[in-house]
Amino acid sequence: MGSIGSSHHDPQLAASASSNEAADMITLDCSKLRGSAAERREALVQLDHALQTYGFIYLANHGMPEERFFHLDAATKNLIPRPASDALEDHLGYAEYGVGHISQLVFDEAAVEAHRIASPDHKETLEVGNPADPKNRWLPEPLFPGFRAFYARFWDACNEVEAALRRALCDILAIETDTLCRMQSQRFGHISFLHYPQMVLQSASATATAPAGQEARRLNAHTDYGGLTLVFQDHVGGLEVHDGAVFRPVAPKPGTIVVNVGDMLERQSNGRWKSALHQVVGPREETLGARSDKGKLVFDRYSIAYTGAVDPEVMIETLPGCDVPGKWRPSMADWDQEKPVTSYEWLTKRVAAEYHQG
Ligand SMILES: O=C(O)CCC(=O)C(=O)O
Ligand SMILES: [Fe+2]
Repeated sequence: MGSIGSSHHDPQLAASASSNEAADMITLDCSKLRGSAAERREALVQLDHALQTYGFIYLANHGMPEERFFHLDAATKNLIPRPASDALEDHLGYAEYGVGHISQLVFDEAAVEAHRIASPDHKETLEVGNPADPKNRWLPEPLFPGFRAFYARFWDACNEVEAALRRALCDILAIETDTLCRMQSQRFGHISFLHYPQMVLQSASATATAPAGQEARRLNAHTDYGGLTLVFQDHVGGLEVHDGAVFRPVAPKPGTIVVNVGDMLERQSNGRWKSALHQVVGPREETLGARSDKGKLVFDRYSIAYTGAVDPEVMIETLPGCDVPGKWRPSMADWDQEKPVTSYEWLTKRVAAEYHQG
């Protein structure tokens, strides 16, 4: 099991090379969280261990329905225009290919722009928030029948899974079970529907000759901004987690959800749970085996990422039970221990870098 260490937020690591050997991530059987006291205890130990090491875990038997694949379509373009803005309030809606660019803790405008030019993301995204939020830019119902109803169900189901995990985290810390749920009472998170368009299959030799970190990425290396993220990926693969030295595939596992820790939870847990660097790369010949179709344009990839966020006005501070001096250390270079930020301030800072207009 990888242990990503205390300096995992060094922005230099975002340019690390990839290994073809999958990350040895734990799969948590969620039914154990609902099982006997002994089963729940065992599940809590697994969850704690996974989040302390990779900051990533697979969830099985999570109870979510399978009906979740909504495919973004080129037709979505221009149907729900969003302003060219880097304000947090404006990021809901459809971001076409080329709009929005992920980088890791790069906030200087010129540096963000240089990174965007050198290493663009290859994706289009639809972001939808709490279904009750009037700022959502909905797809036109006649063209995407059933989407809003599907979304409301899916949102609730994601919230339920995440709330069960938040309660489990509080039990691990031996603090009041609802502590983390109370901080997310406004359900301020969002869901991204991601489409990574077709791209040329990369071979080992092409990857080997590219300088470290320069292989084509669908989504650049980043940590997530919020609490917990739930990722639903299709069968194509390409998601990778950093293990402290290299990026390793988080291979698709049918029926599971990938869960990872974001910045706010790392900060709240005082570095106990890791907000791990991750990225999405194109399909590789070596990892595709028989499905390999070298040299051709292959494989769109679709994924959905739900991210829970702490209520906007809540300060992101160390939780009770995590203040053991010297035991863990949040390594986020940009957290200022003297001046804690609110959830809103942190999200604003990272979203502004993501939607910076060059
Ligand atoms: O597409 C994926 O598998 C991951 C997406 C992701 O990391 C994100 O949206 O933050
Ligand atoms: Fe992410």
